[in-house]
Amino acid sequence: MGLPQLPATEDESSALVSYNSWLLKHPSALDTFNQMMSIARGKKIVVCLDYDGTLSNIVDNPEQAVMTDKMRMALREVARHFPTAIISGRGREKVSDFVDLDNVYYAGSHGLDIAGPLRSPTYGDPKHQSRALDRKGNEVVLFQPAKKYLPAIEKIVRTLNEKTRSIQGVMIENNKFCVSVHFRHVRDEDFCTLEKLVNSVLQEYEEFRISIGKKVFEIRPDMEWDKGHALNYFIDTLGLGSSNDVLPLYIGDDRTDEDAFKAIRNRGEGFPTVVSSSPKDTAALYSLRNPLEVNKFLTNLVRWRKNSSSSKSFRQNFEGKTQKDWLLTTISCAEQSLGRNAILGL
Ligand SMILES: O=P(O)(O)OC[C@H]1O[C@H](O[C@H]2O[C@H](CO)[C@@H](O)[C@H](O)[C@H]2O)[C@H](O)[C@@H](O)[C@@H]1O
Repeated sequence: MGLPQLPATEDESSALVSYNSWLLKHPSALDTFNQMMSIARGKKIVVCLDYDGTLSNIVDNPEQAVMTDKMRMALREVARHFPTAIISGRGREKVSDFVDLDNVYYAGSHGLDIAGPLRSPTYGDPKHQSRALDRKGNEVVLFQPAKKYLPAIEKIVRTLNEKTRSIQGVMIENNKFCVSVHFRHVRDEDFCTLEKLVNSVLQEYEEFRISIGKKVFEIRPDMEWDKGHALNYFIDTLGLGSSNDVLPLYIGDDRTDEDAFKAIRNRGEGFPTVVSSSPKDTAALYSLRNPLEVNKFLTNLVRWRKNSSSSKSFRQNFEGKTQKDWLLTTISCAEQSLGRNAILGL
């Protein structure tokens, strides 16, 4: 391992000092992994993840925010061991195309479009629920509490497209139950014009709200349903709504993810984890710097689960056995955690 890089300039060194003091309040989930897992023993971890900036890097073109194969492999493994959902601001189908895994659940439009487990929820109004097939033909239960806003959203998209045509670099993304107005490529001098324009269009739609994310205006129905509600809904439809040993893990990087962090804090237990490489106001308790660290964390989580279940089966199996039994048990536990070929040296 090389020596840590020293800050080159005074600015860099003061940024490092403020980041390190922020880390005291929001410790790295990699550095505190063992402490986190010491409270997870015997509990049910439920994994919820944001997409952009968490599973994929923030890139210039939203259409190209693909996930690496390494992340996909880590995520597939996580979902084999824990119930896992992606809760994104994107349209649900778009995010499911990007992630492209069958063993995770998907929620799009900041939680306003959930394809969840086949169980009746006791959380959220059942009138928003319907059975459907996803694009791969799997039966899912949809929860779509903002359906009545669809005609207005279509109109907003049309109007914004027309009115922003003259501003170079604007990109409008229709995320089905919400709309993103990207300004990453808008010139600084045009930003105020765009902001005024978006506000003026939205003045005619009082039942919508605007928030700002990463170089994007997020427009969505002003209703009491956000990523935090989606997390609670997911836990509920897994049949864990009244269980008091659930530990939700939520990892996210942006403003709307704060709702999920708060929801976990309101529940009283869990791992709200923000992705950020600079200090920021957050309700999260833990932090990771970037998607690379998210990948490491998810890999550690799977390793921890495999080790803890093999040591559990070892403890359960060992009591009262002969030396030969002991050896066979040891091999079988090692097989479970490493895979048979690794034991045979293949
Ligand atoms: O909830 P998320 O999954 O984090 O989605 C939030 C928004 O993410 C996307 O925009 C952001 O990522 C883009 C790709 O890296 C980047 O170009 C853009 O500037 C970011 O704002 C997505 O395009 C939006 O629709 C989501 O609402």
